[in-house]
Amino acid sequence: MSSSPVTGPEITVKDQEIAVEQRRVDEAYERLKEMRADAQAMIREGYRQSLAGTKGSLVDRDAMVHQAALRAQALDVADDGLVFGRLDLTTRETRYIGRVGVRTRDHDSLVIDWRAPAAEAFYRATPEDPRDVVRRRVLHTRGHRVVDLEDDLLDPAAADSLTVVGDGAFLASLARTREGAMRDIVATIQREQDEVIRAPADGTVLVRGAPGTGKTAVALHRVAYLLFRHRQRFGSRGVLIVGPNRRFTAYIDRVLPSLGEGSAALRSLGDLVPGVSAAVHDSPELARLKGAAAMTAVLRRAIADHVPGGPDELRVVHAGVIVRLTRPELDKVRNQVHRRSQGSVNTARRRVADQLLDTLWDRYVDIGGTEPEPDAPVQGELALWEGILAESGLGALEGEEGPAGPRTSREAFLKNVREQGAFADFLTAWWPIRTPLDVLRSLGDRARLRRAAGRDLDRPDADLLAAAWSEALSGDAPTLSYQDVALLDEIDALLGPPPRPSRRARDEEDPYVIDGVNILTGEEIADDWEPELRELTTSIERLERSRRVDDEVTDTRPEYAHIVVDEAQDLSPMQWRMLGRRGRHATWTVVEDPAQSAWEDLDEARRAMEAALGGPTSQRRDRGRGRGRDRGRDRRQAPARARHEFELTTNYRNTTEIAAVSARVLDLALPGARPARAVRTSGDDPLITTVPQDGLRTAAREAVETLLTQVEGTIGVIIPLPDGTWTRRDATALAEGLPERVQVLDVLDAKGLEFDAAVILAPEAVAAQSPRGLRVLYVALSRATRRLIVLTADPTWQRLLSGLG
Ligand SMILES: Nc1ncnc2c1ncn2[C@@H]1O[C@H](COP(=O)(O)OP(=O)(O)OP(=O)(O)O)[C@@H](O)[C@H]1O
Repeated sequence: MSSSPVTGPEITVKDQEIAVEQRRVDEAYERLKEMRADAQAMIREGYRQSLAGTKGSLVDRDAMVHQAALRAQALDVADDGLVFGRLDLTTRETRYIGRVGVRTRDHDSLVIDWRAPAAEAFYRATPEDPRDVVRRRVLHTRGHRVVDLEDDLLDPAAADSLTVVGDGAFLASLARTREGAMRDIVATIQREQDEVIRAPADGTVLVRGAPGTGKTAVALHRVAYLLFRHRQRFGSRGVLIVGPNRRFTAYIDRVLPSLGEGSAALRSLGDLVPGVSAAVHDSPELARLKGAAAMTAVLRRAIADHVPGGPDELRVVHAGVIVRLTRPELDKVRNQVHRRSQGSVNTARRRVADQLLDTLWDRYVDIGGTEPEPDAPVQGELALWEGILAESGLGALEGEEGPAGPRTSREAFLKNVREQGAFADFLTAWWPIRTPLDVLRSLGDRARLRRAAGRDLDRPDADLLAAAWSEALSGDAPTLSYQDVALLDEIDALLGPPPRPSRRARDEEDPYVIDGVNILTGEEIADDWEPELRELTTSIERLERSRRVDDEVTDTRPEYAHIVVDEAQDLSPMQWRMLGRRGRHATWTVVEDPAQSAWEDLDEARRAMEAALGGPTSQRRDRGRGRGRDRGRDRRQAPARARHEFELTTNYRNTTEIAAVSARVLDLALPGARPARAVRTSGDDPLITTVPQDGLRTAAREAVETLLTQVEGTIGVIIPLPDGTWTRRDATALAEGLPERVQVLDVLDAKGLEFDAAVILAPEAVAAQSPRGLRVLYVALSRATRRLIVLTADPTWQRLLSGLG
């Protein structure tokens, strides 16, 4: 597209500058069009060749199509705001910065990719450290048209004839309306943020910052940077981004594609385990219990307990002798196997069978079932059995070697017992293939949970948990909480991978295969097992996968090359362990604000984080309660890595007026903590009103009506967590009939989100709901970009939030 030249007597210097930039932008778009056409042609060529090709060349074609598709995708995305910056250097060189690199057919640079080293000065240059930059210019475009410019003169002495225009467009960009989904900030990344984004790829990056300092934005831009600079290492699903809840991941999932990066996996803490999905928060009390590291030991014991509904007795017959193992003997066998199974309970069946057979044999010998002397009389318990059998009409005892009684070898005994249906039935019922959910569900039984609790849980705590699981997990549609998901993953790790199919078993008619599982070896025998097919993924599949930020369905727990954790201050120890299992060889970017933490024992969570990250202190410090016995994990602990720590200090979200209100709560929650510096003053003071308790809901509706006329973008109504006074129905009732841009959500769901305007209901209730209630309130008060209304039933809170109390 080309623009018409700006003419007429009212032309300003800025108009002229815009016209100059427009010509360059037009040139870049022309070339982008050609590049997109080239990428499409390459995809078509790849498909054509793969249709005609041999198997060997198929793989190459496949890779070619995949690469071309990624390229086409990035070029498509770059169409919106292709060029956004220009640098004029002391060398008189001019560089244009944009979303992707654009070169002429002769390989001259038209636009430099924002992630390339040559673009770094665009974000880092300051008047104190100009890095050879004389003028930095930000181009604001709408579609393909340049509509505004913003200049920074960094080296006035070298400016010569350079024109400088601008009117604070950066601050204007901060004040823009929020449309519901987060946007990228490539054009306005600030220096302290750029240092995080471009931090070395080899270590762990830990970023701290108050609400609105751009932690999430920076983490996502870092992913785009890593994928651009190290695609080999981090590409093809090597990056995992974890956010607190689904609402949050939906909110950020537009940013990566807008950066041209669609190949990272974006998951909430409720969606990390394949096949399960959680969307409810536990009460603070339950979250504390479920999230504690001590749960590892509890779950280990739960798995070692006898299975619910399993048989209490094993009976086999050999040579006419009934051999019986009762509960105490069976418990002993089970404990032995668990002690040796080292976290792969589901694959231990072979060992279980052997152990049972050994014990049966010992029992058989004990009861006199075998004697070295051929003529020795049958005695003791054996005689008793003979009597019982005779009474039951089962006839006299007759061994394989004749009527003289059991004179049989151990091998014959084992062979005979193995082949008995009763033994196989027992094995499948007594040591079934267990699923994480069925183990967790079993803990809804109070007695069972008390047994598993050991000294890691008090009795009232164990009973509270059992009641919660009994209610949430019984029935066909269990309701899982975010913390439950981490427990399921822990159990999954303890149970070990499901038995694997074996080629041998597939090819043979095996009498020990019951319901697709060889009950002796524990191997799963899948009817349709075809390895050749499994190893092939087509280019179309991979292309499809790369198009979406997150749609992978996998059967196994994937490991990633890089993991980004947002809102890390809220992760429980068990959640850190869940992430640690996905990143044993990963590098990490962790962003957090400890002041926003809803987690009570931050130290314990810190230790779990260090263990996951392989921090310098993890080996020494990770010895908390319930951890000493966690041998399996310690062996696999991540190696120590270089650590780069950063702090972000500017609040880009809130107006100074709104920031002042949240700062008052921060001062209560963490006296002395320093809030981030807000940079935008709007003149709109927050409205903080006292309303009678029973009028809060009506007042909230009225507040929303008012805000709908004041702001064009999103409005968040943030209510306390469900408890006796507040219920999920309140949220539904409040939202009824309101337009889509109004969202009603509880304080925990509001984490990480932002709205043009926010209504905070009952701050006094939020503050009182848990020991960390003040921090939760601090988070809620820092969500709005322009307008804030707080409705309280407590006049003390009205004064306090207004700065009068
Ligand atoms: N350099 C920047 N230029 C323009 N906007 C920015 C910049 N940095 C951050 N922002 C904007 O500021 C807002 C807050 O950013 P973000 O949500 O990443 O902050 P955060 O630190 O993660 O906040 P919280 O702790 O509350 O989750 C977003 O709208 C983001 O786009």
